Amino acid sequence: MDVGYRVKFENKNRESNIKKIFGHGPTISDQIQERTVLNGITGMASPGEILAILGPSGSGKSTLLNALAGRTLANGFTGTVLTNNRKPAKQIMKRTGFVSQDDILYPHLTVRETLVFCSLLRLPKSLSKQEKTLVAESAISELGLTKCENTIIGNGFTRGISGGERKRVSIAHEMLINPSLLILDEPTSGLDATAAYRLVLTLGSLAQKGKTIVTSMHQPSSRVYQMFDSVLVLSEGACLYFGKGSEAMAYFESVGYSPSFPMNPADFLLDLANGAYAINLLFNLCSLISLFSDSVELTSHDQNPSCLGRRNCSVCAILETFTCVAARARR
Ligand SMILES: Nc1ncnc2c1ncn2[C@@H]1O[C@H](COP(=O)(O)OP(=O)(O)OP(=O)(O)O)[C@@H](O)[C@H]1O
Repeated sequence: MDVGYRVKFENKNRESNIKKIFGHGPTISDQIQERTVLNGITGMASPGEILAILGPSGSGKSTLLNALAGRTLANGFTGTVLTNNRKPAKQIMKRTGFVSQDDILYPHLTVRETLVFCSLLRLPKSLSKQEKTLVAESAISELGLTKCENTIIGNGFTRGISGGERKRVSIAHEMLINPSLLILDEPTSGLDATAAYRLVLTLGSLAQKGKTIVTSMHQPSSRVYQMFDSVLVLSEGACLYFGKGSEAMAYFESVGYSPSFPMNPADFLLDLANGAYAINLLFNLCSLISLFSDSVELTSHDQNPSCLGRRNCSVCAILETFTCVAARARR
């Protein structure tokens, strides 16, 4: 609820640093700048659902996910993260899995060795070695890794499992602790459309087992998009839309934004978040003005006594268009 994040950072400007050396530049306090990374974000994710956080690069997706997971100790966060029984989320942090953008895995271990090793480290001491191995094995089959369980992870120098399988290993690694909330930061980045779809299908099956899935995504395809239960669109740290994924297009159409041809809703939402449609709207407004400007003289309000202000003359038509566009822009 109302999650905000402001950071103070030093403006490391080369020119001002040189000036500082010669004693003519701004003081250090002058160079401290403040920036709002997240501004009043409110949303909700429920068990059995996938909540997707969409937005352009730098819109604050990772920052929001880190705030939800309680992974950042930095000052500057405001707002509250509550569980479904309205308890502060700190109480369930132990049951939260976080899959970061950059997975860190041992390149020389096989998939099975990685997960068994991690289960020995991460699972409670009360479990026997055999029980921990069983948990690792069930994570392997749950994430569809059986085929490659004896292949090494690999890295840039040694060929190993594929990019999609790597992501699955990272998710399986988090599934070991049986999280109730699974947070993923761009799990499909670097994957082709089919591999991304398969991964989101797997996330869907985890959601069906009662997990709450919150994931950020850069550019989901339309068939991936239709698997999201709810969507939160971020634009420069502010929430542009939060609601059902299936209702986003209807909502934006109702406020005057709709694509000129059928397109992937995710692409359309990203264009909106990037401000492309605001520019289009402005462009259309300018075209309208230029279209009407010639005829204003010909049928002005005064010369058209029958006009009752209902677009019967071009002055009223322009005014009405302006009022309508302004109202849409305000909304
Ligand atoms: N501690 C910080 N100091 C300065 N700037 C920050 C800090 N944390 C985040 N930012 C800025 O906030 C913005 C949002 O960052 P964030 O990583 O959340 O974006 P993102 O939407 O996840 O981007 P991407 O899709 O590229 O990963 C960025 O412009 C980043 O530079």
